[in-house]
Amino acid sequence: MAAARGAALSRPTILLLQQHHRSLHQVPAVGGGLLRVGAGRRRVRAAGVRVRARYSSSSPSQAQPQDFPSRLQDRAGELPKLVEDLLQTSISTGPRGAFRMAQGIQAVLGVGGEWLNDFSKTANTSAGIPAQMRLGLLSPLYLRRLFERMGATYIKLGQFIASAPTFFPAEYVEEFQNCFDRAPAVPYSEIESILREELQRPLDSVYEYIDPVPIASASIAQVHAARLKSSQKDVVIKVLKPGIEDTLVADLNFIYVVARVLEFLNPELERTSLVAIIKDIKESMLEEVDFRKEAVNIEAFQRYLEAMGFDRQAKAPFVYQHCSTKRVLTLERLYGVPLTDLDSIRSLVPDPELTLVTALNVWFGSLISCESFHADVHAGNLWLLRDGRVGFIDFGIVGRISPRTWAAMEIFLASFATEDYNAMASALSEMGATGTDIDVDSFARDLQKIFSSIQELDTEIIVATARGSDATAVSANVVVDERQMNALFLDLVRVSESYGLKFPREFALLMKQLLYFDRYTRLLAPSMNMLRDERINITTNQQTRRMD
Ligand SMILES: Nc1ncnc2c1ncn2[C@@H]1O[C@H](COP(=O)(O)OP(=O)(O)OP(=O)(O)O)[C@@H](O)[C@H]1O
Repeated sequence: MAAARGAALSRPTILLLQQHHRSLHQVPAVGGGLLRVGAGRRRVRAAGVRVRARYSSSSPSQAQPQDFPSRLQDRAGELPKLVEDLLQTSISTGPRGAFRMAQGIQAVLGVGGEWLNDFSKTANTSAGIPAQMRLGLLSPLYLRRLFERMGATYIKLGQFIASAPTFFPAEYVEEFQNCFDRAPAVPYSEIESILREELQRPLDSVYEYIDPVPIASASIAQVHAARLKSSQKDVVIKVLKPGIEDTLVADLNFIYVVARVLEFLNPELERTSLVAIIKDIKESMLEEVDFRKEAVNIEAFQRYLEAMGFDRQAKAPFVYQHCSTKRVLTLERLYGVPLTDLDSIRSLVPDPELTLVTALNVWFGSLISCESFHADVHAGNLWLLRDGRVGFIDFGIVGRISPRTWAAMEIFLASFATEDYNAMASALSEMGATGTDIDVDSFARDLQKIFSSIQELDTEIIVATARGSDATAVSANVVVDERQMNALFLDLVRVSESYGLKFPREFALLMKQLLYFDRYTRLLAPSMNMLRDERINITTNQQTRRMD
């Protein structure tokens, strides 16, 4: 749960987002410097090119100035549709809407109080009001706090913002990294009631025992260790936290209504596709609270492992369907260590490098030969198992890759492998669909800077935090990992954006996984070049083996 669940954005949204980014207006360079990004309108400076991005798809000459009442009059015909839409939404929200509204008001008052307090402390100082407070509750810090108080949906939205540097201003992306922190555990008594309700049987007829202390607790689900009664097999039970679906429905409907009204009042916003994007996020988040989807993803991956003969080298947990539902997922318990725990890995296998080669081959193979690929390969989700196999867990986020993106990725990987940054810059600009005249040399220099900073990443941090078998150490590792990855990715996006390049979202998702693998390579096989090593197969000749 700690990572972006926006992965399932549909093609229309990706297209809309791309379209919405196409409205970049380049202005002459005013020199290099740091990036500045503001909400709604971005101004980016980097190495000789300054780009202004406006969220508008029409050319300035097309816009006819109109006063507010006349604009509304023009849209009077759309009013019945808006009313109907809002009514339907409020019916589907039901009484939980009023309850959430009360909770929302409480949260706004709470964070508003914090802001006022901080404001009064700083207002009288000589330094004046810090920039991060000037937007009130819309400032990144207070908005993040508000999201946390509002609970699961907003924490998820926060995680989405934190993982989508292509769409949101950098200050928000950075602040919302905090949304990846662990959530408080739900008392076991509540988890037990959900299990009873879902399985419709006495729990002791299904499980020999369930450990009341959770292995992990995140914003949406909680995981408990257990043993099956019938087979005496060790399992883990992933349980959706209580009230999560209601909260999601009420919150997402609320966000939709606000967007719909805003769009009606301000037709300019229509061009930003706000409503379409929110609709899409809503659908993908609602999918996430259906564990049957995760079960489908796991089973697709298992079929892929078998079909490709990878099942002796890698595995995903078996799904126990007889005790799995929409809100409960009972999985075979895997025993292993995260791929970043070098000491433990050395004690399990003689050659950690081979483990990495396997993980890479299995994952690269799944990009083109499986229905979907695992799109959250952080260290907490990629293990070396006691039997020497590589274990993949948590299939809540998966991606699907189009042939077009794969073609682009191949060009990119080839230049990445040879560290030919000029070729990479040209390839990216060619596939970036910008058509603007960019300075390929300086773009190449910026790309080189980013990739050197990836190499300088301190892998010691990962080892230190991942050492130790307790869950806290592993979670700390996951958080550090996630933050660093997003920070790096943000850099890449910043440079690319400053040259007017836009990555398709699936490409961005792939890149992020590659950055994870790059870190694992530095740790487990420092002398290996993962894109050049002949043991690793990332070429298109696998495309013919696609199974779907
Ligand atoms: N099959 C399994 N065997 C052993 N442990 C598991 C298994 N599935 C999950 N876990 C444990 O539960 C934790 C949380 O599970 P999972 O990753 O599926 O949920 P999550 O809440 O999405 O976690 P995260 O956000 O850290 O990815 C894992 O990091 C792992 O420690």
